[in-house]
Amino acid sequence: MNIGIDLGTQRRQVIRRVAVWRNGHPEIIPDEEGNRSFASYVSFSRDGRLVGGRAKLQQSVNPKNTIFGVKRVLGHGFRDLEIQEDIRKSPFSYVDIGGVPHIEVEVRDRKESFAPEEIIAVQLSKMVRMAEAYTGEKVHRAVVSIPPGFSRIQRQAVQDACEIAGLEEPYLLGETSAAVVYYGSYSWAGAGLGGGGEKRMLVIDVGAGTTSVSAMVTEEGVVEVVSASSNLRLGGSDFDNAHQAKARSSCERAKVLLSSSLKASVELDISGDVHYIFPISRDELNVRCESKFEAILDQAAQVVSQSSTSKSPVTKSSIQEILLVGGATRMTGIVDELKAYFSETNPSITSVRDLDEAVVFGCAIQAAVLGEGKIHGPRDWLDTILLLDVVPQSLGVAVTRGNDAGEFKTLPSDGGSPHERAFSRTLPRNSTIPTKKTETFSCSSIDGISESTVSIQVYEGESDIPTANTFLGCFELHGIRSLPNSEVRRIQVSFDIDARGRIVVTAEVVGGERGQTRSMEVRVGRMPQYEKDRLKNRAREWDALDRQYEALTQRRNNLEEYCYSFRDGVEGVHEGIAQCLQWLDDTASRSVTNGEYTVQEDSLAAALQRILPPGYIIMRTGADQAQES
Ligand SMILES: Nc1ncnc2c1ncn2[C@@H]1O[C@H](COP(=O)(O)OP(=O)(O)OP(=O)(O)O)[C@@H](O)[C@H]1O
Repeated sequence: MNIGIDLGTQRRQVIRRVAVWRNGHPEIIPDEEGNRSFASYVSFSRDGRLVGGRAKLQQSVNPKNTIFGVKRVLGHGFRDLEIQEDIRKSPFSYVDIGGVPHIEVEVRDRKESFAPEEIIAVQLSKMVRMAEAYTGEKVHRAVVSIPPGFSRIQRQAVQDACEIAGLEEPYLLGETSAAVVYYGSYSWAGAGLGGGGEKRMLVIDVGAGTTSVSAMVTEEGVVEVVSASSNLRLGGSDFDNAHQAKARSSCERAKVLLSSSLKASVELDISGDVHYIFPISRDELNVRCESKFEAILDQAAQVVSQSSTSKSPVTKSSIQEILLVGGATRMTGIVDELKAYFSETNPSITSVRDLDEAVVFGCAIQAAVLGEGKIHGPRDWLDTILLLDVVPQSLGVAVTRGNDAGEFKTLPSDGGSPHERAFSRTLPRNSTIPTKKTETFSCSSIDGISESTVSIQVYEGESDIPTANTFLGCFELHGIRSLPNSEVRRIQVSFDIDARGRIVVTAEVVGGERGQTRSMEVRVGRMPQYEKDRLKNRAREWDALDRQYEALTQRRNNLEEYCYSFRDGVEGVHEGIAQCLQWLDDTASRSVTNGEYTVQEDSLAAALQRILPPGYIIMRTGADQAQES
């Protein structure tokens, strides 16, 4: 079975969703409490680890060891400016291990550090377990959503996290593409995606912490992303902040209410005694959030302008439809701003069905398309979907600044100063993949020398200065001989990217002899295999501990619930119940074994038996759920 996973956002509201294609439609897989999404929290304590909603409940009592929001630092270096604020404000500690931010927590009375990929892997494994428990089938593969503007390193980090979680060959799908797949599944079913002819669309996804915009062309089942960008620092929670920083959850409630009514109030509880209520209207909220709405429009305008270099540009006037995705697009102010901005051409503005779940549904559909085994339900129209993605950031090589040989830029020799280098974009951002692009360079450093070496230094990014971009790898071509008559040697460099985003860079001496071609697969940011294997083993050990710890926690919760239900409902049982509740209180901050729970349950049962009428069944609170550690 293949599943779809929405990794959700990076802020406090962080949620994950998982879905599967069953009986002809995508279906959400609920967590053990029946919730359709779960908090992406992982909490460590002296006894073990909790994941999801139960972990989030630990945050107020165990903030230093309760982790959330790591997707934000995924693929970043410890010193990257973008994540400094996240590191500084985080209630748990980040440490620098080999230049990569790791999370440090206290587990079983000692400090342990975890790579961000490992924390994401914990959540992925939980989703796999949920899916397997729900369907009774084994999960083979997952389609995982990512912001479409994720860089190569960030994509690789998600891929590594999947591998640590035991998910081989994950398929990463842009959130906006996933939403369009879901949109197509009900709006064009039968006729295939874009059955009504070619359509130019803008897809705007405003989630809790990320805003992604993609310009797309769809036709006959083909969904072609023309250009895309993601802002990982703009989303629904910024509207809550713009409105009032101190009462974020109350502000969020008021914001949600104002999407359907004109007035609401924000409640602020200062100290328990001092309680303020601020009335707020929809218009006021929209005014406070105006700069954020403008930022969304700017991002949309940028995506449209970047599409001009594509084969099928999506211009402002050619957009026929704007598809809204993500919970925060329910804010009426966003729609009003879009209507005003596009007033000349008036494209239709549609909200995708199931705004919050459209992305995971799209992933589940794509997972079914990729599935080769048993597919539940009809899939004729599924087979027509073809997704064409783009290169998220420009790819190219370093060249020697101011040393162009005629029409060609010059590749650097192995020596020379990096300051003299410029960045040559062979594959500009938003080139459709799969693709292969070749550029020819000169190699003038061989002048006067019989043999020379050139260095192919591969970068990703938008700066003209190579070192301001991300270094993806480097290789050399040796033994390049000079030609007679001082003719300049030429070297062709090709970038070959397959549909999954795998990049192979090849350099070849034009007319050169054997051995004068070399290739390199870009493996930037990829964790070394030995490290992945180590983390996979550690994940397996933790999985076993998690189950044990979850079962013990469940046993404590059941016992507590049982005591309260009796205390509130039956006369005369106070003593036994009070004794048990006292024991739960006394043991709250220490490890308790299954044996101790059994002793406690037995003494509670004995106490109740003395009071309750004969035949009254004393419930056990889950003794068989936990295995003795
Ligand atoms: N009726 C509503 N009006 C305004 N905002 C809403 C409404 N309902 C939900 N939201 C906001 O939508 C956001 C959550 O949206 P969604 O579930 O799409 O995000 P996500 O997928 O977790 O995040 P991201 O896409 O950033 O990864 C929250 O900020 C929430 O407050």
